[in-house]
Amino acid sequence: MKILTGPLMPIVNAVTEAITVRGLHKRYKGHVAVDGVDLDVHRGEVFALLGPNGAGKTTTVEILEGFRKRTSGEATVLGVDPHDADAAWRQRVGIVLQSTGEFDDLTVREVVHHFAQYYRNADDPDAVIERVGLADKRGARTRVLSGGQKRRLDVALGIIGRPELLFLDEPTTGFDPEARREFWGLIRQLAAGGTTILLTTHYLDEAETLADRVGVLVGGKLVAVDTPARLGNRGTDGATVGWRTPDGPRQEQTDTPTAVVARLAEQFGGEVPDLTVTRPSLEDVYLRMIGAGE
Ligand SMILES: Nc1ncnc2c1ncn2[C@@H]1O[C@H](COP(=O)(O)OP(=O)(O)OP(=O)(O)O)[C@@H](O)[C@H]1O
Repeated sequence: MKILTGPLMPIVNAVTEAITVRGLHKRYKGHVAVDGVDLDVHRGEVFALLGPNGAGKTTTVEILEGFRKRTSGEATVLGVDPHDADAAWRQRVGIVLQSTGEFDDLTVREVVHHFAQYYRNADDPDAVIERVGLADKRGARTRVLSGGQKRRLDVALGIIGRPELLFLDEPTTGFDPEARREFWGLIRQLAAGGTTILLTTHYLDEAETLADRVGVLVGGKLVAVDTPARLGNRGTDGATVGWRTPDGPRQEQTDTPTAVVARLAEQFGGEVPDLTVTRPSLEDVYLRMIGAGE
């Protein structure tokens, strides 16, 4: 699709794109936090923004949420410039920030019911509490919740308005492995229901499991955008073929693993002992990218 810029961009691209960003810059008193980012997040996709501490993820996301002012560049979110966003736009967007809101003496149920009142099209609060796995804590005061349970409450508040677009900033930080898997199930359900999701995360397994596409931000620049399987030519470059010989294990690095396996099969006259073909993990390519960007 032709990408439009200028006055027509918000109108036309809003049909297929939940988010469009062109030449986004953010400077904090001489420090450049976001340095010319171009990005599209398609409607209905789960997009994960990766990057080391201080890369500019939160700044970018908070500009798109309408919470921070950009220095320059263009951005539209659901067809609207987030800087000019109004109450009607806020109804369509769900936000889960990094820091937890404090509601002290209110119960989980009270908080979720309270937030539901802000939305014209709110979901059933009790059903949402159930979906985020807090059913057995619905009567608990929020101050007694564990870190992971507070995070689930944040997610409940992010989705109570049935958002078209959900922002999740490091949603599973502090979750135990079981809670993380349950949360992934919840995100998949939301995505299957058509919600567009932009998440930031430091967990590469989370990005790999959830995201249709990932973007890697390094020093305020987006250095790569691709599917998790293809990022950094992961799917095509540099496979390692491993096998066992009577003298011990052997490995060969190759761009043509099929040819190596065929050669080995001929050499062994059939099955190759302990044959493995591995590609770089998402973590391998990510670490290479953030090293290369420094
Ligand atoms: N309000 C602010 N004033 C000045 N500098 C800021 C401000 N907010 C962020 N920064 C700086 O901008 C850069 C990007 O920060 P940002 O929080 O966007 O990074 P991040 O990728 O979200 O990091 P993390 O993974 O640690 O959350 C950092 O160098 C940070 O110190």
